[in-house]
Amino acid sequence: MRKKVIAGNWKMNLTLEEGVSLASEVVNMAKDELASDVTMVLCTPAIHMAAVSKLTAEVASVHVGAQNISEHESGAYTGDISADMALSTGAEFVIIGHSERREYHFETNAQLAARVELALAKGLTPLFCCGESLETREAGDHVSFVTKQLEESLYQLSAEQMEKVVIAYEPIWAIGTGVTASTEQAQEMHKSIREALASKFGAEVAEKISILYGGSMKPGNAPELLAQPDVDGGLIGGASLKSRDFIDIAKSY
Ligand SMILES: O=C(CO)COP(=O)(O)O
Repeated sequence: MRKKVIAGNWKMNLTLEEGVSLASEVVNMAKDELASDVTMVLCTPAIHMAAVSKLTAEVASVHVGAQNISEHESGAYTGDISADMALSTGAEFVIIGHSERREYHFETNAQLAARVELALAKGLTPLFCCGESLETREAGDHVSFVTKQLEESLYQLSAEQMEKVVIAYEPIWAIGTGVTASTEQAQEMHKSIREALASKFGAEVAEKISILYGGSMKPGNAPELLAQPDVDGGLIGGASLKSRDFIDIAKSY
């Protein structure tokens, strides 16, 4: 049985006070309403992680994640945060390779490969993001594009390491646009990702890996997306900033 993961990416939103207030609402609702087999992750801004971790410690199903880490262990990298720093706040997950970071910070697949390895070595679970632009999809190259992202950032891992990675497929054209991938588009890509992982790491490993969908997921469209055989959860931006919507998505399994 694959882990069901509903992760919220708060991006660069909310002051510390607002973040703590949202996290405490999510924790209280999760305690009352959430099935124990759903893993929720709050990927907060770095400065919120310690305070939010104190709240999530109250409930086994809610965890904290970072939105990025450096591929360096420590040193003169102004503005970056290390895996050890993230861990020291109580974070257990880390988003790696979000399309916004690839675009605005020019992160490369090779750099992301190093981050995934470091995260695993330190005991953080990577939420590895992949996904194509509208142009790539319209050219019909979406599957080969995403497969290349996986090849260049994950194929150096051992099967044992790979089993610990969570993948998030986020088509760039669906992020923050209100346009969601259709259930067929999502399932097609998730199945292709699983097949690629099976041919590299073996079917048994691929079957264990949770592949999340991200891109305008909301309570209204979550049930049909999450019902797809290869969609094992969601990475949610806008709707994760509203406790009711975020919990309702997690409840729609
Ligand atoms: O980028 C996303 C999550 O990482 C998705 O954002 P939206 O849910 O706002 O489209």
